[in-house]
Amino acid sequence: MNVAVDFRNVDIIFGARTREALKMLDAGASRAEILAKTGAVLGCADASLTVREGEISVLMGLSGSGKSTMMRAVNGLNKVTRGSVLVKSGDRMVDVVTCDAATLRHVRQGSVAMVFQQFGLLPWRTVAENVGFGLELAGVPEAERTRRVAQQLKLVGLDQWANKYANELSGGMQQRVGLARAFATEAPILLMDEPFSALDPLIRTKLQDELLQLQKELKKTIIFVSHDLEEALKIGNTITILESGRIVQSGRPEDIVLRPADDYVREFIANVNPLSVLTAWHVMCDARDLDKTEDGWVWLDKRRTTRFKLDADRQVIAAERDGVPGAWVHCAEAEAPPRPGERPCYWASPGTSLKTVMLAMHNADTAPVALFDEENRFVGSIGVKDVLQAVLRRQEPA
Ligand SMILES: Nc1ncnc2c1ncn2[C@@H]1O[C@H](COP(=O)(O)OP(=O)(O)OP(=O)(O)O)[C@@H](O)[C@H]1O
Repeated sequence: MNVAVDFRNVDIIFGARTREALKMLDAGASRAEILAKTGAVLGCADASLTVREGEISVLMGLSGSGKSTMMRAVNGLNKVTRGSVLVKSGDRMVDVVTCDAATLRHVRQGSVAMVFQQFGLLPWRTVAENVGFGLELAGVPEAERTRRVAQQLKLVGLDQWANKYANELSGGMQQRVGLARAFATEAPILLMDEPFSALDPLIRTKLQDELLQLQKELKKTIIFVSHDLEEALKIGNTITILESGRIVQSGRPEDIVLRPADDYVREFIANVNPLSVLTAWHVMCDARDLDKTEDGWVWLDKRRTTRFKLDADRQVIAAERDGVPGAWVHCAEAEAPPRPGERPCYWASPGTSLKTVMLAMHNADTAPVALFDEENRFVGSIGVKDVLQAVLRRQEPA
């Protein structure tokens, strides 16, 4: 996938004495020390992050950790003190830190749109006029504007509200207008600064779902600021966690949940339900690490209840459970009790949710679950211990 935004060693310092502050930063001073000595606030320190086209990249952290500061560097709303921020504009990468004003304007008008927490709508304008506002500023002719506005309002389900005033709408609807306004610019990169946090939880969940649905079609590159890990895990393809202006961890949602980098991240994930993030793939024991016998059998579990014989292409040619031929049952169908005398062998695909795997284990006297890829090749096995380790986030002692 191509790169849409590339932050390279970005430092952002607010205040007058930036040179002195940078010197202190390089000497390892903390944000508090820099503030005390120079009066300058360290917004972002040595941040490097690559955001790929079409992904939702979430910036997470406590209040004041620097999420908005980092995001606002993408469209030049925050001045970068040192480092570069490369943004894809047309078919080239523009460094918005060093480019001239005309180029930055071009990036803002054509490549990057923003959605704000407080919607940022103009109350004296109608919904349609709000959605078309950015286009108007960019000098898009009226007929073209009308067409694009109508299309975007339909997309967010507000076509019947086009002529109402923005303040006649509920919070959730106003944020849909905010989304439509950003989409209408047709900018491929969207910056979303806690767009749903002013909304009540039900509306918030609904808009998250709608955004994910829209994203399937629109395939924008989205940088999304949130302080809510559940939200980040739900919508992010990648999550970057910031603390006091520094990136402490960046990775896929499951990396964050399974391998938190430090206590700060651990605290964030403490109350997250791992079942909402993990799949069979994340907890399996790789087929290559399973016990094998000399006559070509592979044991799926330490208790040795289930074993497979594989051909050279890792296809199963024989399966036994408790010493008798096993009957294949997909995890999702494990609710039905086995027929008398039948010994089921449970199986799943890498993307099967951990919850489904656990339900199967529960219904199956904790038998192991076998994982197969799309070509029916055996890739690994999940035992009860693997599930418990993942859920409790404990590693087996070495
Ligand atoms: N324009 C500014 N001038 C001075 N300091 C600023 C400015 N913008 C941000 N800061 C400071 O930079 C630090 C990071 O702020 P930022 O708004 O990026 O945090 P955040 O993680 O987005 O927090 P929140 O979740 O509260 O919005 C804070 O200490 C803040 O006070």
